[in-house]
Amino acid sequence: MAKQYDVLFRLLLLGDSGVGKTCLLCRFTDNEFHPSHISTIGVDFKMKTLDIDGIKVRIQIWDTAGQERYQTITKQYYRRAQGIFLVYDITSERSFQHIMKWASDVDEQYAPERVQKILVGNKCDEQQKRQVATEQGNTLAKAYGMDFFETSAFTNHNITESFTRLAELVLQANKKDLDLLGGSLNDELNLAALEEQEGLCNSNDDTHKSCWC
Ligand SMILES: Nc1nc2c(ncn2[C@@H]2O[C@H](COP(=O)(O)OP(=O)(O)OP(=O)(O)O)[C@@H](O)[C@H]2O)c(=O)[nH]1
Repeated sequence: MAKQYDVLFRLLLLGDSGVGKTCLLCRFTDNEFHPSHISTIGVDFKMKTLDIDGIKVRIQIWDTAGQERYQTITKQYYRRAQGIFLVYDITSERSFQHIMKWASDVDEQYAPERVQKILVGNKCDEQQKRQVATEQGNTLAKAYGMDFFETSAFTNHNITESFTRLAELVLQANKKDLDLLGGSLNDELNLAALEEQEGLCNSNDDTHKSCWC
């Protein structure tokens, strides 16, 4: 049977509770928007395959709980990610200030040196409630050397763009290894595949796998 993807890697969504991490993921994978806030418990993930420059990139996207009480669980996932979204809500100054905490948590957890990060200011459809100027987001992203996107899971603004950009960055960062192996998977990029095969996260649904490993 033809291989359904060339590389597989893991991205992680981090940020305060309520910034819209689950909604970003649901919009990207299923083109759905849920108006209610049902807090994620622990961690959850969904899969999607992208075509980047002719390479079939299968991404496993981990949605973490923003609530403090799940931090011990969610921190265990930081190290296994090749790409991280740091998400705040443009209508919440507090969630923006907390980005520094999320970023330093990632560094403390020894995320791989090659981990790629991008900054996302979500809910940009809510202009009348805006508390964080676009310029503030830009400045912070620059200070951290990250790309920056303002998104709306509600209107579908910049969703594909931000997910694709992070996938591209991860791909670029691992390109040398991929070239060396003639396009086959290296250990790090193959990690998620192994876990799937081993049934660490059980589900029959291809796009949505709920998991508390
Ligand atoms: N207007 C608007 N509302 C949004 C957007 N994204 C999410 N929301 C709303 O914000 C609330 C929280 O969204 P969630 O995706 O559940 O937030 P979360 O970051 O996953 O929260 P935790 O699981 O608790 O960490 C929900 O009521 C969503 O409908 C957006 O782009 N625009």
